[in-house]
Amino acid sequence: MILRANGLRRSFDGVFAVRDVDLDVAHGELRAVIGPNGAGKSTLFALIGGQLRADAGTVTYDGTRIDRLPPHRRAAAGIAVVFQGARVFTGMTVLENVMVGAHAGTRTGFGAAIARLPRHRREEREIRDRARESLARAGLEDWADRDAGALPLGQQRVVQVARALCGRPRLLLLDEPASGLRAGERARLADLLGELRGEGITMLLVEHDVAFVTRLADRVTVLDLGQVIAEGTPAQIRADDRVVAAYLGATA
Ligand SMILES: Nc1ncnc2c1ncn2[C@@H]1O[C@H](COP(=O)(O)OP(=O)(O)OP(=O)(O)O)[C@@H](O)[C@H]1O
Repeated sequence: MILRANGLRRSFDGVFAVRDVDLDVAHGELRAVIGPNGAGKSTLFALIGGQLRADAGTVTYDGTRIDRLPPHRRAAAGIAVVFQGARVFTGMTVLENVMVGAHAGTRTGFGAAIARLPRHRREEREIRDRARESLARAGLEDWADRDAGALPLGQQRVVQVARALCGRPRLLLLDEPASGLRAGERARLADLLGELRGEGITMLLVEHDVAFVTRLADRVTVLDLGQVIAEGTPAQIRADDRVVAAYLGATA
């Protein structure tokens, strides 16, 4: 297992957002976490990425406890994050946006690199090469020198994925990457995530849209009211009465 969450708990103002959640993700797996609004998906995501601390429970990555580490240490260990609704930096090129992601894995901060201090020049060149490589993986190499803010939303989302890849992660966390995208953009994003899985990157995909994930995921974990109510293959999940009830209940 590359990722193990055990007994994770987090409450806000005495109300559980995540309650005794166990989650095991195997190397190379694309795992989806779904659930109705308020199920605790984003909270679980942040407990794994390190943006939130758990009240109880552990998170183990590649055999090492990481639940006490701040986000940048988790990033340096190989965990990259694409946040919900994250925006590109406007006024920067696509390439520069992607370069930001490489600094998770280097000693030099982004500020020093863009200031072009002499001793950082070599590192900056390496980062530029890595950024070009991850742009190519994401199919955006022709867009490298454009203003990122001028791209359509679907492409901006792909830029975020390329930025996350630039740190050469082994585990990629994505929080609702398809939200707000049009059908064609969703399909392209799904293709990209499928390709990354083919390259062996483990992914944890938090998503509200069941159709988007069932086409992509190896396994699906379903949260409702902070707890895991089902886990299995997409086909098993679609046929699970508790899952159907949770979603219908949320609509009612
Ligand atoms: N920072 C916070 N402060 C207070 N309550 C919070 C906070 N973050 C989450 N919650 C609460 O915890 C519960 C779970 O929220 P969370 O955002 O994790 O759910 P979600 O499944 O991601 O929902 P959505 O699909 O709407 O994004 C909700 O009841 C929410 O109101």
